[in-house]
Amino acid sequence: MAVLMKPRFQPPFTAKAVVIDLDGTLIDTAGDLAAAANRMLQELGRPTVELPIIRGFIGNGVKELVRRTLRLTEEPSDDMVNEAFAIYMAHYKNHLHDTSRPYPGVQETVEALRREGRVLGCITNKRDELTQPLLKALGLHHYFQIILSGDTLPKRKPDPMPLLHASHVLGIAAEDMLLVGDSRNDTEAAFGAGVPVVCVTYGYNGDQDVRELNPDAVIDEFADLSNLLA
Ligand SMILES: O=C(O)COP(=O)(O)O
Ligand SMILES: [Mg+2]
Repeated sequence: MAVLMKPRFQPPFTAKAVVIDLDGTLIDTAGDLAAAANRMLQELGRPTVELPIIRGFIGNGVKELVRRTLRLTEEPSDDMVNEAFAIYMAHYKNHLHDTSRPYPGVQETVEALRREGRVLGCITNKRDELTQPLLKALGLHHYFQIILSGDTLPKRKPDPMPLLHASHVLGIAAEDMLLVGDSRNDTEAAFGAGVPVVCVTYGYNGDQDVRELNPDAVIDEFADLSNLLA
């Protein structure tokens, strides 16, 4: 039986545009996301949880993180999720960067990519009202020519729509782009859009080793990206 294989890409990548995931790839946000989750649980009179548990809930936006956190106690109704989400957001919006910081090497590397004339984008499932102030506060915002959040377009990762939209807006073919991410949402989006994808090993992909996602390359540190580019 013929097996359909996705077209494979290999380093060095052309990477005229480098589009980068936010949570778990650019910025280590787990501490602030977990603090807001615990604040919400306290207000709801529920037991708090350890950071590694919340880490495993990151990647599909804050609302899904809230739903997954509530499920630790019981399957929540939509009304319950909405109520908890409001509590979560009231806290998280004001504590976006208490402890969240860019991962080591991020600042230097994005600067170098810009100097090389590459176009940079940020594609995240985070809501735009969170993405924009967080990137600004940590001094990363101005590096990106395009920023697509989880609620910018009708569909988000793992759908290929944000990548295809970026390709269209930037006028750069999918195969000349590169996505850098930390999770299955990123690899699936890249496969669907025909964009080469590199995974970082330090991010949020639950207990799963990112190598099992079959990315085109894997890096242990963000700065290692430079070695993979043409
Ligand atoms: O879960 C989120 O809020 C977003 O996650 P992402 O930046 O890794 O897409
Ligand atoms: Mg991520």
